[in-house]
Order: sequence, then structure tokens, then C-alpha cells
Amino acid sequence: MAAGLMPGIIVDRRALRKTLIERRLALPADAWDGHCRRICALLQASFPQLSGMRVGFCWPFRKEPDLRPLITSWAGEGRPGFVALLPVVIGENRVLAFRAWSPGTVMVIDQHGIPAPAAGDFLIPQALLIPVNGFDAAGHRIGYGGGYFDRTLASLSPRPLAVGVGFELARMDSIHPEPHDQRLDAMVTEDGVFFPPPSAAMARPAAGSVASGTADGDE
Ligand SMILES: Nc1nc2c(c(=O)[nH]1)N(C=O)[C@@H](CNc1ccc(C(=O)N[C@@H](CCC(=O)O)C(=O)O)cc1)CN2
Ligand SMILES: Nc1ncnc2c1ncn2[C@@H]1O[C@H](COP(=O)(O)OP(=O)(O)OP(=O)(O)O)[C@@H](O)[C@H]1O
Repeated sequence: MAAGLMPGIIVDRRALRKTLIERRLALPADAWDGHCRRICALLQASFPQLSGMRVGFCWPFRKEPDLRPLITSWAGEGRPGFVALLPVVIGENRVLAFRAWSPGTVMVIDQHGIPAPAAGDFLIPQALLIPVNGFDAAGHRIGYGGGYFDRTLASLSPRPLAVGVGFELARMDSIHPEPHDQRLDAMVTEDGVFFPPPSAAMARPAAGSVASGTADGDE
């Protein structure tokens, strides 16, 4: 396991995040492109309900998966209820807001250097496609350290379906979750769709073994 760490070791999340981002940035362009296509295809096949929902996704930043072809394809289906949303950072230590996005939307670069819709109503997502810098089989993720998605998922009721998107190079034995870490409902990589075990006991192993996720047999 590439970035696996021994249980009991205190993890420096900042250093880990940097290593994981660098690993992703080192992906050759053709591999990145293939992985993105595969992730889009898996999402389309495995989560058909999303094409009728308000779906938050992220603008590809630092070689995160590019989901725009999938979003465009879902928009093209024309199902009522479908709206693609992008996150808007309204302040540090705040939840994310979301605005509708389509290819013509006017964008601004936010405080983190990421394009976001410049104007429009804030809409509540019913599902979130969440990029990961790191993830583990229990469905925990590491992002950029702002805590934005954790805060957002903790605040929304009903909680949106949370689907992680990332590459196998981000897989770890355990990210050593902290109490605020929100678990993903599913994780999609170029290798498949993984569903973390539902049990909270398995999600936070006290010591030793780490629960492993279950592939859905898509391959
Ligand atoms: N594409 C994309 N957009 C997104 C997110 C995301 O994960 N991906 N976010 C998800 O929340 C929000 C932005 N969150 C971010 C938080 C911090 C940094 C950042 O650059 N942090 C610094 C310092 C990190 C540290 O202190 O360790 C850095 O990485 O250099 C970037 C984005 C909203 N938009
Ligand atoms: N529900 C919450 N309420 C208050 N603070 C929170 C909440 N969730 C996360 N935080 C704070 O946010 C900070 C960053 O958390 P963490 O390192 O897990 O970020 P991350 O998951 O990598 O970032 P992101 O969710 O933006 O991708 C932590 O200091 C944590 O205390």
C-alpha cells in the first residue's frame, strides 16, 4: 500500500497531504486522462440517480479528476432536477456554499486559486462528488486541510450523498481519522467503485487492523 502507515503513528497531515499532492501531480498526462475517463464512466454507470439531482462537483485543481465531461453528459440527458453545482468559499472555517455551473458560467478565481461561479443563488446539493488527496478503505478522506467538506457534510440535513473521487495513488491503509472527519458513502477511482463498511466500529479501528472496503464488482 503506497502511502500506508503503521497504526499508532501520529500522522503529520500537512506532510502527508504534500506527499499525496506531489504524487498526483507527477501522473503522466496520458495516464491522468485515462483515469479521468474511467472515473467518469464508473460514476455514470454506478450512480444513474445523480443525473436527476443537484450535484456538487469540483473544478479540477492540481490534477484532480476532471468530471466536466460527465457533468456535460448528465446535463445533455435533460432530466428534470439536474443542476451541476460548484463550491464557493464564503470564508475560512465556514461551510461551503454552492452555485449552479454550466459551460457558459462566468467564473472568478477564489482565495485558494480555484475558479468558482461569480454570481447566482446559493443552492443546496443533494449529492457531492468530492475530490480526495488521500482516502482509506473505511471511507475517510484527506483534502486540502480547510475542513470545508467535513463542515459542509456535518451541517446539511438531509446529508447529501458523499462520493469521493480520486486515483488509486491516493489510497492508504488508514488516514488516521480525527473526530470531525466525515466518512464518504462511496469512493470511485480508476479501478472501481468502493463502498466502505457501514459499521462505525469498523470505521474507527481502535488498534491494529484496518477495515477494508468492498468493491462492487464493476471490473
Ligand atoms: N477543486 C477543488 N475545489 C475546491 C475544493 C477542493 O478540494 N478541490 N475545496 C475543498 O475543500 C474547497 C477549497 N479548499 C481548499 C483549501 C485549501 C487549499 C490550499 O491551497 N491550502 C494550502 C495550505 C494547506 C495547509 O495548510 O496544509 C496548500 O495546499 O498549499 C486549497 C483549497 C472548495 N473548492
Ligand atoms: N464540523 C466541523 N466543525 C468545526 N471544525 C471542523 C469541522 N470539520 C473540520 N473542521 C476543522 O477543519 C480543519 C481541517 O480539517 P481536515 O484536516 O480534516 O481538512 P480536510 O478534510 O483535509 O479539508 P477539506 O474538507 O477542506 O478538503 C481541522 O482543524 C478541523 O478542526
